[in-house]
Amino acid sequence: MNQQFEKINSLNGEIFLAGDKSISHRAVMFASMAKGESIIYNCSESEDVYSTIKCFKELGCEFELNNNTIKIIGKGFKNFNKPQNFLDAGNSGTTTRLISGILAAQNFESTIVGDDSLSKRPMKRIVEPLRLMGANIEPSEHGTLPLKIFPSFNLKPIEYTLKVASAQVKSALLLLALHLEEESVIIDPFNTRNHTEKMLNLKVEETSEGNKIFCSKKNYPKSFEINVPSDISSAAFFIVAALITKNSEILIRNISINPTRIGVIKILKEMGGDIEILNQKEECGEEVGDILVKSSRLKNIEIPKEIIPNIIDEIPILSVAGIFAEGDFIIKNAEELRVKESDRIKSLCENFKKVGLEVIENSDGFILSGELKNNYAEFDSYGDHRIAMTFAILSSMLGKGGVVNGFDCVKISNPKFMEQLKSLHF
Ligand SMILES: O=C(O)C1=C[C@@H](OP(=O)(O)O)[C@@H](O)[C@H](O)C1
Ligand SMILES: C=C(OP(=O)(O)O)C(=O)O
Repeated sequence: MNQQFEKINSLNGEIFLAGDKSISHRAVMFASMAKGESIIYNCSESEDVYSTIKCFKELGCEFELNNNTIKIIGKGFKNFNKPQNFLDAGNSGTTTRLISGILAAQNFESTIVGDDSLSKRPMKRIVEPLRLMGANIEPSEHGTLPLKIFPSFNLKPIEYTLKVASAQVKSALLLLALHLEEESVIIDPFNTRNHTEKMLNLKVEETSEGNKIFCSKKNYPKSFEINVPSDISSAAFFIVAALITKNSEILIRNISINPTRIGVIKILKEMGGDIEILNQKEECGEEVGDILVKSSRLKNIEIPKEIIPNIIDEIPILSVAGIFAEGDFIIKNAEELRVKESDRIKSLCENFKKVGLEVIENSDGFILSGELKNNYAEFDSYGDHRIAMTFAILSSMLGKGGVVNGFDCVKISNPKFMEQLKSLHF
């Protein structure tokens, strides 16, 4: 579907977004692993989280969905049903990598498949360390899906330092560690998102090598109720849109402001963004707050290497803030962007060329300079939800608007994006 956007002059009002996708994936997984009934309030409405739900249905868990409230009857320790079909993770890297750690501990064989995009994404990053724990796991000859997982009779704990800045790899290892009596220690030198650790109440020590995370069977989840805070990664599109349009003021309610996720706010504030976090509180172990954003004059800053894992999903929309800011927008040390739902460095560079910007593409990032020369453009989503929403916002800033081809992929993280955007301008 090709979506047309008209110029937006300003954004005003209040929005409430659905639950954070990363937290929702984990809530569905932990509720499915726990024995008995759990309830998730304000669950993400994303297609990705539905992929996780579909996998756990296939493993015998029961789900009752009522708007964004989900009641789950989980199966308990190593009690999943042997799947009768392939487990289809759809477009979701998080589903694939996290569920692999759980499946590696089961007494049955399973196969994970996914769509064309997911089938190209690298899986050796989980296969290699899971094998060090004794997992019997086989990717395709290209190190991708399908991923076949067989029972293993010699699983063992691990002490392992992450090689890739990936919360998905960290979580895959922790989820397998939950099935072992002896403690595993995973060291994360990159400070990647810590939802798995927080939600499972794992012991974490900050050391000079990184965060040392301890995990064993004693941390296996018990049934729970959780109110998922709203998604900061979805909020980022509206935050940037309000900053770069004149006379704008928006309030986004009850957003997750977990420190491992709010790098985007930190950077936008350093760029001169008028952003305030109000009503800060803790809910279900996660920090939440309302985000108030007003139009601002922005200037580009140097984006430090250490913050890249924290802003990895927000770099596409941050780059739109960057082209409306004084100076060049420069991203480095972000090669991970090449292995997301699309090669996000290439998708961004190709689309930015369409508005006449000067674009330098590097292996680990890109540089944007010059002026917006065109007042209308037709962009491509590359089947990637974050690229689609990024160029929806840029289209809305062009004098004559723009088009985003293949826009329906926004449902992967936020199916209500269009109505939320419309509700903020009239
Ligand atoms: O653990 C998670 O929920 C996620 C981790 C990140 O991926 P990586 O672990 O590949 O960096 C992020 O890009 C993804 O959207 C969600
Ligand atoms: C990279 C993303 O998700 P995943 O890795 O779960 O597909 C994302 O949502 O931007």
